[in-house]
Amino acid sequence: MNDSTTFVQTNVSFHRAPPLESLPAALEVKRLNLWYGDKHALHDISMTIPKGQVVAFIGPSGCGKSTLLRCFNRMNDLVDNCRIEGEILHEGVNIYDRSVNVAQLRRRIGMVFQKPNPFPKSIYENVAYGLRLLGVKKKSYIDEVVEKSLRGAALWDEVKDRLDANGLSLSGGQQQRLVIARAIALEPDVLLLDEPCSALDPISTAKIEELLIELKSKYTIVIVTHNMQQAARVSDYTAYMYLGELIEYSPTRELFMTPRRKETEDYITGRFG
Ligand SMILES: Nc1ncnc2c1ncn2[C@@H]1O[C@H](COP(=O)(O)OP(=O)(O)OP(=O)(O)O)[C@@H](O)[C@H]1O
Repeated sequence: MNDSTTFVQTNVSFHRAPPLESLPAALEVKRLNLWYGDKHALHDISMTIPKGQVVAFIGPSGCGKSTLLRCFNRMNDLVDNCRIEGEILHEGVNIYDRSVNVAQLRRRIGMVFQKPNPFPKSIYENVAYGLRLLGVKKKSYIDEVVEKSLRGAALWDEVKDRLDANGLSLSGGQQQRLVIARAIALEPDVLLLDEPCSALDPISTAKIEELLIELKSKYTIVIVTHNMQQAARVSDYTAYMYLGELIEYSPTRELFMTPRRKETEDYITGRFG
């Protein structure tokens, strides 16, 4: 038994996932390179994010996990000096095409950040926010979406009697679920999560992890995590990155139990990083 097997057997049981090539793609990354000024932060990344699955990005600090995640809904457009080459296809269209409407893209590919960021508005208005921006006025419809989204984010039972309370009055874990409700109110295709549990206690973390497993029946999920056990618990596929390169990308079970690359094995067994 090698160390990587020990990691697995003492901590988690994996779900079985079919080979990546056998699944339809939610996103296809083709020869993606990214520079921040002179710094070459992503090197020639090609990968497919399969539809309706959970994909985790792991790797040591600074390896480019968040940078790659942010490329998926063009959050890096907001960074000065950032230059991108290559393509990311969503529904057959390169999201970096000039014709793409970025606001619309971000509705289809929603994002949840490390620190919960509800707006300083009521719980109800936080979830209704995206619909209001779209010009939806019908109260009964908004009520329906708010309830459905809060249920979808496993928060409804905790807040249904105080929808008028400020979103910021919720606990950190509840705020993170509120932000997830806000994202799913727009029925995105893909949900990106950048270390969504790093500011949460273990109980809130467990709730979010359970929620992610439920949400994948409706959405494709990509999660950046520092926590390998979290990747092992929630994801179907895991990508290990190092110094801006995609070192290994496989079904999570394979990556943790029978890594193909020595670098991956060193990382998951704690001999590195
Ligand atoms: N706005 C920026 N300007 C310049 N360099 C940046 C910027 N954002 C990230 N970088 C650099 O790009 C590299 C990748 O950073 P990134 O945040 O994607 O890594 P990460 O794997 O998500 O790290 P962590 O786990 O610490 O969040 C790092 O060397 C980082 O310093």
